[in-house]
Amino acid sequence: MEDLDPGYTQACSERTIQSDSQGFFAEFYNEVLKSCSDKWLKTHFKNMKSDSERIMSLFNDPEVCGPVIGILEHVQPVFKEKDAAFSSQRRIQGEKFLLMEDNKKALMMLNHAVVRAPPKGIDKQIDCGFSLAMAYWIRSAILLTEKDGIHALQDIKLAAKNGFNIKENPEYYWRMTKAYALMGEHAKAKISMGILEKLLEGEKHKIEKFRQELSGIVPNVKEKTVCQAHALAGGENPNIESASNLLEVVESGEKGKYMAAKDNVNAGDVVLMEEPVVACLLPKLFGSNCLHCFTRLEIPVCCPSCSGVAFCSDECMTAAWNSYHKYECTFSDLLVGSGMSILCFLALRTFTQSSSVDEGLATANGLISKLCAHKDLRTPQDYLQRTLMSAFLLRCLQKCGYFGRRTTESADPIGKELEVAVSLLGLLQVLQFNAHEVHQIVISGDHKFDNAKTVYVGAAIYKTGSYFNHDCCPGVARLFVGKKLVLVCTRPVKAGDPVSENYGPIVTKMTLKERLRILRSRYWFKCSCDACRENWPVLQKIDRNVRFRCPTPSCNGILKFPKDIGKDVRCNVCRKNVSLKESISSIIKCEEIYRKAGAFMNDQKTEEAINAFKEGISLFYEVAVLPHKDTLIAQESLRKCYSDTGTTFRI
Ligand SMILES: C[S@@+](CC[C@H](N)C(=O)[O-])C[C@H]1O[C@@H](n2cnc3c(N)ncnc32)[C@H](O)[C@@H]1O
Repeated sequence: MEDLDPGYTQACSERTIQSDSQGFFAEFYNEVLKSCSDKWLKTHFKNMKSDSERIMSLFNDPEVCGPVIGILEHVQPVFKEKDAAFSSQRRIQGEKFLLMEDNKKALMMLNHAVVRAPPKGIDKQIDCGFSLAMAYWIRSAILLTEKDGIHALQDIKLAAKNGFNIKENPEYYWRMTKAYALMGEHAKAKISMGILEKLLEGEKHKIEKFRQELSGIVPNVKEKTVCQAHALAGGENPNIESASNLLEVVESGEKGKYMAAKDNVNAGDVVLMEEPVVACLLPKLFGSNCLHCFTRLEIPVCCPSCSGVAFCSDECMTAAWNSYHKYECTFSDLLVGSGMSILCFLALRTFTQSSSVDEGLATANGLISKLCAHKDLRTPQDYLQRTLMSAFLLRCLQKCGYFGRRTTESADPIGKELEVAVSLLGLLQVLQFNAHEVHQIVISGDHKFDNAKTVYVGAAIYKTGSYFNHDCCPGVARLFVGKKLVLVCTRPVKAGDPVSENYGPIVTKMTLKERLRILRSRYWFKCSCDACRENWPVLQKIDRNVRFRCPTPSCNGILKFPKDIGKDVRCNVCRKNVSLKESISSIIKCEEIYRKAGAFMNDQKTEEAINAFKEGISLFYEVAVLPHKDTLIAQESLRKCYSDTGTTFRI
């Protein structure tokens, strides 16, 4: 397979290791590259047979071990630490804004105060060690004035959890009462009010005042965007986790393993619903999205140890802390500063999120054994870079206590550490071709389709999702419900045909040459989908002529639009004279249905639009074949409609 642009291929590959060229990993790599001879790299290192040999060479081979060990020994925690003085100052500023009734600014200040505050008792010089509890407590007051009961309640509870004294504290129960009342949880509001009244026993005047205020609270229940329920077409496949029973995995020498239709699949069929094995938020979103569930942050909950990340809830914080974040926390700025790609974060997370080293190894090796890595096509430079990154990640794991107390401070792998380094190297190879970008739909205007933007928030690896090959004219739409990947067919697929995703290069927007170059350089294969083999034009250049299927049953003939609609045409495959009248009237009908579907989209009626597009597209495929401009537009519109059934945010 000819590489159309080796320089670009190398650049693409390097970016899957180091995405930020400013990061220090580039220097590390260059330093090691300088220390070894060209001959060593291109003969000795190139001929190494296993990843284990490659890893060990970094620690033992005199050509490289000096700079490798020298640099790895400097690995130490770098992270945004807590700052009680800063937190306290922001809280006081926030209180001032609250008094001035500028809740927006007050909330902004308190969000800073929460994220920067150390946990109870860490800095007793400031706020007597209660900066965090105080920040949550003041923020709950702002949230109550903003009528946000849900977040206010969370803050009240977090204030208590972080040391705020609630015993015999009427204000605590009064805030709980108000928060529940705002949430429309009247029974719970009544219980809190009951406790408050008990605490205020005898103070009739006060109780009466609270009762009056409570009776004036109108519940403010925000309508939550609920993602539509998706269900696998034909039920779950007993042999392929998370996939529809209509699919099967097939294998061919040239295409590897891929998903194909076991039975006919229809437009609208959900073929995959899968939670990721590992998922990571993009580092640039650490301050704006929840580290754990990727949701956009409104009211951040802080990490107990660093100020570099935030969470949407106490549940997400606890889940992250109890698995991966306790290891990654104090190294997060070092990892980001290295410039390493999101794929490297995924490789590291595969281990940090697992409950034991053995579990991490089992997960990693399970992925490595099933997914393609294109080992034979790798250059020694590529291997060296990945091997160095694995050694760096291993060093971070050693230093963050992932292996427990080590008997040595040295960077050389001991015990299970070598196995982990080898698996990290394996992961860095398979992730290059198998990871998915995770996105959300952000709507920044009144119209949910016209004002929708796809925003990439992270990356993830899906066990079954990795088996979908690429097609320049894809048969499925990809959407995310949180981190769950959902694939829905946007056209019918006949039993035996591949059910494919699109890796980026799409026939409607890119020429054949551009697509082939990108696919070869990023995914290391030569595409031979219908659009590539037949060299379809880009959308703007497609003429209006329809290519029909021969109406003779079981004939695969393709017929051009007849010059005279009234006359029969001859099919070169079945050699019969056939009439295309019915096919033409189907296409006219189909175009009418597309127009109706488009009108539903204009009116923001997602479900009606989906049903109409499904009907039109199915009708088209009964009588004709692509490329057809209106059908390609319809498929793209159907994809947009399905995106609207996943995670969307209005801003
Ligand atoms: C996500 S994996 C898909 C599963 C893969 N076929 C396997 O055997 O594991 C991506 C890799 O599959 C191969 N691939 C994907 N689409 C292809 C296609 N249309 N033709 C040939 N190979 C393809 C390429 O090698 C690519 O790097």
